[in-house]
Amino acid sequence: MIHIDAKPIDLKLTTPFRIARSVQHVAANAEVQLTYGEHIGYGEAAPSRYYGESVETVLACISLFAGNLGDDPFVIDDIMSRLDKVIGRNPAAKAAVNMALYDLVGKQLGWPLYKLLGLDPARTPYTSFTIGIDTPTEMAKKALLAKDYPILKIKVGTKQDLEIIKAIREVSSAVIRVDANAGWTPKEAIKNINAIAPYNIEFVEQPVPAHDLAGLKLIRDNVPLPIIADESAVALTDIPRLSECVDGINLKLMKSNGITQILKMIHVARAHDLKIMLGCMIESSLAITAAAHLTPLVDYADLDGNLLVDDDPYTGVTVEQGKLVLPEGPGLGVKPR
Ligand SMILES: C[C@H](N)C(=O)N[C@@H](CCC(=O)O)C(=O)O
Ligand SMILES: [Mg+2]
Repeated sequence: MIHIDAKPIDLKLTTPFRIARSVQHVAANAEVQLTYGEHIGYGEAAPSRYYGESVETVLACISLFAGNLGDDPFVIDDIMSRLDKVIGRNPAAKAAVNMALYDLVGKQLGWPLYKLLGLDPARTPYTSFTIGIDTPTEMAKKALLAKDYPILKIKVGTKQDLEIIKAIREVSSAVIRVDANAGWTPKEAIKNINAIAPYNIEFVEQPVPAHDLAGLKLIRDNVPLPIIADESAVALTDIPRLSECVDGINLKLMKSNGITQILKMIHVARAHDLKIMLGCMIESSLAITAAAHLTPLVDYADLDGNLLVDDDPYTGVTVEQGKLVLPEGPGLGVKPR
């Protein structure tokens, strides 16, 4: 039998992480351990209230999952279907179990996850480094401190968005991506995106609320920058609809049940000619490394949750001048620090 355990892990942020709808000081996550024979597979859940989860709901799900994992960790697709029958939604709880299964299988075989998936580790993209909402002056200071990262993701959705972008552009020549986290109306988005476009912005993420697909399409038709959906891109069935409205999607293990489902979403997105970003919540190097193994398949990465915390309990993927470097160890290749 596969035995499952879970415990809370609190990750303290180096600086409060403010986005258009919330501010976070600590990430209340959970670590999952799957024991099978002599091997232990590790996984992490980074639950978000926005997607209806908390560390308490994750731990409750893990109790429900015990007894439904069976005795063959290799049949990951079957196990995930069983978990979907035990309880709907709860994507971060399922993501933690899912990555722990891949860790376990990789350790059994002695292969790193990227190799199990048939991917070339040299093809990892560069990750962005994210600057949360603050005053324009403070955000520009943080951009200066992040000078080792060639790509910055700037959070907006404030009354001072143009000032923020001007202040950062004055001190940085990095590639700038902008994320409004659904903080604008379509009218505000069109005005703001046209105003910031001359400052050499690569693309804009989730300008309006998740459900507003008509708004996304209106924006895309009236601005010169590509639009990437994040909060709107959760389920496999979201992708065909979104392909009519946006240029790309930001996928996250924590929104979408983990690696098995994200692989399906990547292929469906490709079939719809969408650009693909792999993103994250505030996560330790455990979950960030799990996502990083998939990045040879995508166009953009925003895998910096572990770079925003003080007390990362794990080591795994590293970042060299912005480029993601995958660990060689079996499974996820993650170790306790
Ligand atoms: C941490 C990462 N770079 C990020 O910005 N993630 C999310 C925001 C996290 C959240 O929803 O609390 C994103 O919007 O891309
Ligand atoms: Mg986003």
